[in-house]
Amino acid sequence: MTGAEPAPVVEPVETRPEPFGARLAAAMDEHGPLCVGIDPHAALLRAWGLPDDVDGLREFSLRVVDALGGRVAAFKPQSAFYERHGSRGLAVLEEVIAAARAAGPGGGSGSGTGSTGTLTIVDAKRGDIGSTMGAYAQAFLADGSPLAGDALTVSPYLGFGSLEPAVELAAATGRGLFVLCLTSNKEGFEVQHAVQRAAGAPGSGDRADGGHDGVSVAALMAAHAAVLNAGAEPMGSVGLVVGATIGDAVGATGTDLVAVNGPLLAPGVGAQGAGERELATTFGDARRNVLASSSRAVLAAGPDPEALVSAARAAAREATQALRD
Ligand SMILES: O=c1ccn([C@@H]2O[C@H](COP(=O)(O)O)[C@@H](O)[C@H]2O)c(=O)[nH]1
Repeated sequence: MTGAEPAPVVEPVETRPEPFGARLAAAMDEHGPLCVGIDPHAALLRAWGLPDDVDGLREFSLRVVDALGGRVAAFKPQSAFYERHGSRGLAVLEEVIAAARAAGPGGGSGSGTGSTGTLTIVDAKRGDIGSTMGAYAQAFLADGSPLAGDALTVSPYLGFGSLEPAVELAAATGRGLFVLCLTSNKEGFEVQHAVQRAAGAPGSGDRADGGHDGVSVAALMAAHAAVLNAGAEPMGSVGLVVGATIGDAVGATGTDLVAVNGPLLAPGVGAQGAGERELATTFGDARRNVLASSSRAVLAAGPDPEALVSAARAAAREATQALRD
């Protein structure tokens, strides 16, 4: 016995990660409501003088992160363009996510939560039965997973409830989700505008949920997100994908975007034809929560880094005028 006082027991301080919704809101305030998509199309690689192989993919992607890291609210790497190059392509996606996390003033935390680098929304549109969805969640939303960015796009078309493992893990790790709601492609309406029939109604089938008679699929997806985001400030972390090209579909489907209280990722800006006017008119009173997304229209300005910065600045200015002024 030395007579020394026993060392005090230090209780671990639970550090809850700052939620994605709050981190995105701050990034949009700082840089403007623009997300730059990283979509290394074969044609873009060629236009940049790069080979359409893994080396070209890596060079292209890291040049975009180098030029625009710390200058835009978020990056949205499109997983398909990495998957197309097999396992080595996915390794490049991992590198891009890590580089974005470290980009910009202060660098990142390395955990993906509380990151001060540029946010990444991994556009992989995953969706499956709940038990498999759990594995996707581990891959794209777990701390320490190399494919985990700050948020993931997910497809609710196996039923919103099938997304539960992703919803839970995203909340636990301070990450976000963007649930497909009204997509920018013209074919989306046949699913998203479809109207639910109550159980027992003709054509409803035995397994229909009786509570949604007359509600469009898009409105129902938005209503589910609204429940998850209720009370969050400045906004929740379960966002929706609502294309900037959809015209009057928000009203036509009765989708309440204001009630969602979450970020609205709006692809379709630039190459798909939407611009300032569409951004200003499509989202109604929810427009302050819109993150406009543009890939090819910005990337086509490269490979000169200054030209990329100018193109991103111009797109961010337009998005700010349409959505914030
Ligand atoms: O409804 C949707 C959902 C996702 N996307 C994706 O966004 C980009 C758009 O690229 P652009 O070059 O700006 O057209 C691409 O990765 C899509 O898969 C979308 O367009 N619409």
